[in-house]
Order: sequence, then structure tokens, then C-alpha cells
Amino acid sequence: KEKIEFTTEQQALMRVITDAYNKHQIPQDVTKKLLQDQYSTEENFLLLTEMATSQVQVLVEFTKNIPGFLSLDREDQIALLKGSAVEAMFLRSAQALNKKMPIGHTEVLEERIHKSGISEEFIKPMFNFYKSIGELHMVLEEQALLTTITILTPDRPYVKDQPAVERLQENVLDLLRKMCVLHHPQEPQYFARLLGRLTELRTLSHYHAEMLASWKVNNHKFTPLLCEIWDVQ
Ligand SMILES: O=C(c1ccccc1)c1ccc(-c2nc3ccccc3n2[C@H](C(=O)NC2CCCCC2)C2CCCCC2)cc1
Repeated sequence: KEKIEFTTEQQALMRVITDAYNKHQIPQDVTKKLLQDQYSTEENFLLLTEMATSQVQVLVEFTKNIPGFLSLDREDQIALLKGSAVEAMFLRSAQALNKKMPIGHTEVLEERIHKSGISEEFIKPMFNFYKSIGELHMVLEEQALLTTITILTPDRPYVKDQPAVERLQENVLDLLRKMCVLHHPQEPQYFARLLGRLTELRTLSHYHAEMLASWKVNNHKFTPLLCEIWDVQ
């Protein structure tokens, strides 16, 4: 059995990232709202744009707490945020769906999402992703580290100093690998499975602009922040 040792730096990194992940999350009221009422397609679209807008704001605050992020080139910081915002949104959505809820609530929530106005062709890949995240039973630290790794992806469009991002990402990858052995000792491939989800996530975000266009509403109105981040309008 491999003895897991964390260096002092790794312990500090884990704490900073976990605390920031906990602190910067929108109140899970989207699930409460969805469980309360059945909304029209228009209302659901508006709800998504509101939730996604506040989630981008929260993501910006979260990245400020990633050690080294603010020392990156300023334009690279923007490129990393822009490149990871949709993926971070789907990760948060997956966690919102897979959260422990009273009996029957998850089914109601899934039903409401199915009926929200999202076109059928995108429902399947989206729920496949949510299910594959749920099966991993990630602990909170793993969720926080996985989100950080997504943000610190060196090969996003327009990133100039990729090696600087790689160095930051490597530290977080090393820490996540150890956390996986610690929390899932019986599953030696767990770390690899976790990283495999990032490939699925990138595919989802690749189609996102097209997915939005297919949402059955007349005019797709977005906030200025979403127009920036989502490449829409
Ligand atoms: O961009 C999306 C898309 C996908 C396919 C086609 C077109 C757009 C696309 C993206 C997230 C979700 C999505 N999956 C969810 C899983 C569980 C709970 C809510 C979820 N949502 C939406 C949501 O508000 N997500 C929040 C979660 C916190 C972080 C910010 C985002 C609502 C919006 C009201 C209607 C029903 C779903 C649903 C959809």
C-alpha cells in the first residue's frame, strides 16, 4: 500500500484551493428554483443565462485564489478564463445534479432539465457527462482541483506563455494524483478516469455555441458578460 505524503507546499495549495472553491460558489438556488416550479422555455433560458452570468463572476473570484494565477501575463489570464468558463459551468452543473438530495428530488430535477427547451440531440451527451461525473463520487477536494486543472489548461486559444501555465497546472495535477490515491485506494485508475472526464468536458464545450442556438426560444438574449465569454450574439 503506497504511503501518501504531502509536502508543506502541497498542503497549503490544497487548503487555498478548497477554501476558495467553497467560498466562491453561487448559492445552489438554481436547484431550489427548478424543484419549486416548472418554468416555460423562455423562463428556463433566462434562468440559465442568469445562473451562468453569476457563475462566470464567481469563477473570476475563484481564479484569483489559485496560487500563481495573478502572476501570469494579464492577457493570458483572460484567455484561460474565456477558454474554461463553459467547462467550469458544466462541471458545476454536474455537481448540482449529483448532490445528495431528498428522495425523488433528483428525478424531478432531471425531468425539469429534460423539459427545459434544450434540443434532444444535446440532452444525451450532457446527461452522459453528468452521469459519468456522478459515478466517480468525487470528494470536494477533487472537484476543486479538477476545476483548477480545467482553468489551467495551457493549450487554450490565444495563450502566449504556455510553459508558465503548464508549470502551475503540473503542481495541481501532482496534488490531484495523490488525493486520488488517498481517497480511492482501491481504484488505481481513478486519477486517469478523472482526467478522462476533461476530454468529455471539452467536447461538450466545443458544441456549446451551437447548442445555445438550438434552444427553442425566439430571441436568444444574453448578458454582455456572456456575449464575451460564450462567443454568442
Ligand atoms: O448551456 C447549456 C446548454 C446545453 C444544451 C443546449 C443548450 C444550452 C446548459 C448548461 C447547464 C445546464 C444545467 N444543467 C444542470 C444540472 C443541474 C442543475 C441545473 C442545471 N443546468 C442549468 C443551470 O442553471 N446550471 C447552472 C448550475 C450552476 C452553475 C451555473 C449553471 C439549468 C438552467 C434552467 C433550465 C434547466 C437547466 C443546462 C444547459
